[in-house]
Formats: sequence, structure tokens, C-alpha cells
Amino acid sequence: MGEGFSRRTLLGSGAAGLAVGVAGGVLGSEAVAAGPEPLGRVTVPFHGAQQAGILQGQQARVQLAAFDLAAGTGRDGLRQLMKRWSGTAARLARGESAGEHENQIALDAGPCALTVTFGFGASLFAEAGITGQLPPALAAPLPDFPGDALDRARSDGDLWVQIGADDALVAFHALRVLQQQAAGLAALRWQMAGFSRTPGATDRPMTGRNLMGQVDGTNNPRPGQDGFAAKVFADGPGWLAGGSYVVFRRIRMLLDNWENLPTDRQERVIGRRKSDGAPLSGGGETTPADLAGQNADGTLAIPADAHIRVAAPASNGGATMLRRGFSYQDGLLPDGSLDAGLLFIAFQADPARGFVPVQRKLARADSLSRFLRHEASGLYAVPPGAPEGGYVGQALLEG
Ligand SMILES: C=CC1=C(C)c2cc3[nH]c(cc4nc(cc5[nH]c(cc1n2)c(C)c5CCC(=O)O)C(CCC(=O)O)=C4C)c(C)c3C=C
Ligand SMILES: [Fe+2]
Repeated sequence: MGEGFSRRTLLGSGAAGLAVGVAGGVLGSEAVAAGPEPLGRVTVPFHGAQQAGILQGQQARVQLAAFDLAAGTGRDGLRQLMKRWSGTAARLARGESAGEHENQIALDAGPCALTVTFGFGASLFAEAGITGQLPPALAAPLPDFPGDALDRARSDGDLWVQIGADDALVAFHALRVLQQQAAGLAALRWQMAGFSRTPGATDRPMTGRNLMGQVDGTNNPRPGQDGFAAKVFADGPGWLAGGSYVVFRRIRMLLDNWENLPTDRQERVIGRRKSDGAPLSGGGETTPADLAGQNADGTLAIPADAHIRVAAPASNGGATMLRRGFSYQDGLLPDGSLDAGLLFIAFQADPARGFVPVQRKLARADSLSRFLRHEASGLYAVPPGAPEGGYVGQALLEG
């Protein structure tokens, strides 16, 4: 979670291909400098080298969903669906009507930075009769990790859809339209809603917080850093080149247990200060953590089982991913505790060099894991973005 790639930051950085604007015309940085843009009018183009929703700042709301193809849809039906969905996503991102199945749920709202991101699960390739195109990283499912308690009905799926927007109605509207436009071709398998900090909630752009109260998202790889693209974007197979892989996990937080822990112990579980996210080895939020740093008594400043030590690329042969998770809260569980946690989303060039080794280690050695339950999971190939006039997955479905 975080403001690391906020719209304002991106506009300021002039990052190519990451244009974000206001409906009616993409604004240059001078226009942004003139004053904050009205929230509803912010647009994120659907078309581009990468799909929208990977590099942009997190919106306040997310709808996550997976769809399964209907029997008989096949490759032709899938092509039809991806063309239809891409056209709709592009129109909605521009703030236009959905066209087919427009239901007026978000009639008075602007696009609110809407992004729609599509991913393909391993099962899609068999369903659509295109197993020859299965990318190697999807050939085996994610391994079982110690402590996993996965609900298969809320995991996996042929098609993954991530819809982000700075308004809940706008995000819901997009999901509902996509669902109706899929009728006869694909059906909703699972759906979850999440949230992040609302733009303007803090006086200045700041990294977001999760439901444990931690500053979350500080040490994400950033566009422009050395090797960023190689860490996040896949180099093949051909149809996926420039795309990515996304790992999704629904991770419930045992908040009653967590909140019983005094703040200094919570900080030692993560390895960072709760107030400002600074590493316990010293400095401020963005000071690199010193994993060798010691306290006056000779103990490690960042404990051996602290989350940031166990998860760090330095502890995992360089394994890295771009985390873009959202919080969720879904009422009460039968035992009266909150059903709340993190919809963990991480984009990476190769899950075998990203999520898998890190989660293997976290499940064994991370002191945060005793406050978490992994309840749902998915791994999807995320095709590159579509050019104007094209659709997501075109190189796969017409190649
Ligand atoms: C397998 C990967 C990871 C899972 C699952 C995961 C779950 C998880 N994390 C937090 C809270 C924080 N994580 C932070 C850093 C961090 N987390 C991962 C990976 C996973 N986290 C990485 C690679 C890192 C960066 C480590 C580093 O190099 O410093 C932080 C610190 C702030 C930050 O850098 O973002 C927090 C806080 C929760 C609550 C959670 C599951 C619910
Ligand atoms: Fe983490």
C-alpha cells in the first residue's frame, strides 16, 4: 500500500507511458502545479505499453474478481470477450458511457482515475484450448506454504480483473458492467472489495497505512530505479513480453491478537517504527534498513525474525516484487472477530524469483505470520497493455 507512485509523483517525474490526466485532455505538470485536479475528473489511459493499474498510484477503492469461462467459449469466445471488455474499460477510463449494459450506477461521477487490469490464470489455457501458449511460470500452481488455509472457491479462476478507482460507485459500476457483458461467455467465480487511503486525506502525499497501523509500501521498487523493469515485467513468452505476473493473496489479520501487543513489540515484529515507518536501525522512513545494525547491548536492531529482514531482497537472493495491496473489511466472522486484512497484490517478472521464495521464507521465519491467515490465492499472467484500437491479450489470441 502506498503513495509511492501517486498521480502527482508520476506527473512530476515525467515518466514515459504513465500519463495521467483530467478528463477532457491530459494535463502537463504546469497545469497540475496550478492546483489539485478535481478527484472525479482524473483519467488514467487504458491503452499503453503496460496495462493501467500496475504503475499508477493506488486508488481509494478496488474491486477484485475472477471469472471462469463458460463451457464452449473456447478461443473465439475468449477473443470476443477480451475485445468487448477492453473497449468498455477504455471508454470508462475516459469517463464515457459503458455502452452495452450501461446501468447508470456511476452516472454523475467522472472516471475517478479508473483502471482495469486483466490477468490470465493457468486454467484459462486449457479451457480456451490454447495450452501450447501456457507460459512456463503458470505450468505449476503456487506451492502450498506452511500455515495456508486457502478457500479454493475464492482462489484462482480463468480470468482475473482488478478495478481501481477513487470512488466506490465507479469501481462497482465497472465490475457490474464487465460481469453483464460477459454473459454466456464467462461467469463470476469470486469477488472482493478493498480500500486504500483516499487522495487528499493527508496534508501531503504520504505512504499509506494498513489495518495493523503500519506504514506499508515504503520499500517497493520504483520506476526509474536500476533494474526496475527486469524485476516487474516479463521478458516472454512472446505474447506476454512486457507484461507481468501477479500474485494475489487474501490475508486475514488477527487484529485482536495484534492490538494486544504493546507498540514496541509490534515494531520489533515488523522491524520499523509504527509512528513514521523508520527502520529500527535508525534514520527516517526512506533510510535504507541496516540489517547488520546493533542496539547498544549488541542485539540486532532489526530482529532476526522481523518481517522486513525476512522479506528483504538481500535475504532472498535478490527476489523482488512490486506490492500494490489494498485493505479489506467484510463484517464479522462466526467467532465475533473482524473479517479484515490485506488483499495482497504483487506484480513481478517471474513468481519463481519473486513471491515464491519470499513467501516460503516468511511462512517459516517471519514473526508477523502468527498474526496472519492466508485465506485465498491466485497467480495470473498479466498481458502487456493494448495499443489504441487493440485489446488486451491480442497477441495471444491472434498470434
Ligand atoms: C511474500 C511476500 C509478502 C507478503 C505475503 C507480505 C505480507 C504482509 N506485509 C505486511 C506489512 C509490511 N510489509 C513490509 C515490507 C515488505 N513486505 C514484503 C513482502 C511481503 N509482505 C516485502 C518484500 C517487503 C519489503 C522488505 C524490504 O526490503 O524492506 C512493510 C514495511 C514497509 C514497506 O517496505 O512496505 C510492512 C509494514 C503485512 C501487514 C502483510 C500481510 C497482511
Ligand atoms: Fe510485507
